[in-house]
Amino acid sequence: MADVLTAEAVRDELGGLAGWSGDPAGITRTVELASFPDAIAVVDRVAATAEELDHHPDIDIRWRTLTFRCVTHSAGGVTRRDLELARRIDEIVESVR
Ligand SMILES: C[C@H](O)[C@H](O)[C@H]1CNC2=NC(N)=NC(=O)C2=N1
Repeated sequence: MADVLTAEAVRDELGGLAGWSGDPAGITRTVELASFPDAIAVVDRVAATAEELDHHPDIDIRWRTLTFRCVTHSAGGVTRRDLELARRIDEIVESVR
């Protein structure tokens, strides 16, 4: 679970994660919500999910545009935990949009 994925594995997984890009150093997705409150609602739900998973994304907030970056800091790269977190972030974004 804590193993850093190879570049090839990350590339393969990104094929199934629309909007995400990156490499074994980290995967990112930028999303624009309809409003600042909607963006903060997404951040709030992602925060709850991150606590549940005990795995936390880096989040950049610029008005209603959010950039999520998922990397397992303790492992020094992208692991399966980051892919799971990315999928959960996608579900949350879709639920608020
Ligand atoms: C003790 C606890 O499990 C760790 O500090 C967790 C918390 N959330 C984390 N999130 C991420 N993205 N990387 C980590 O290495 C990490 N470590």
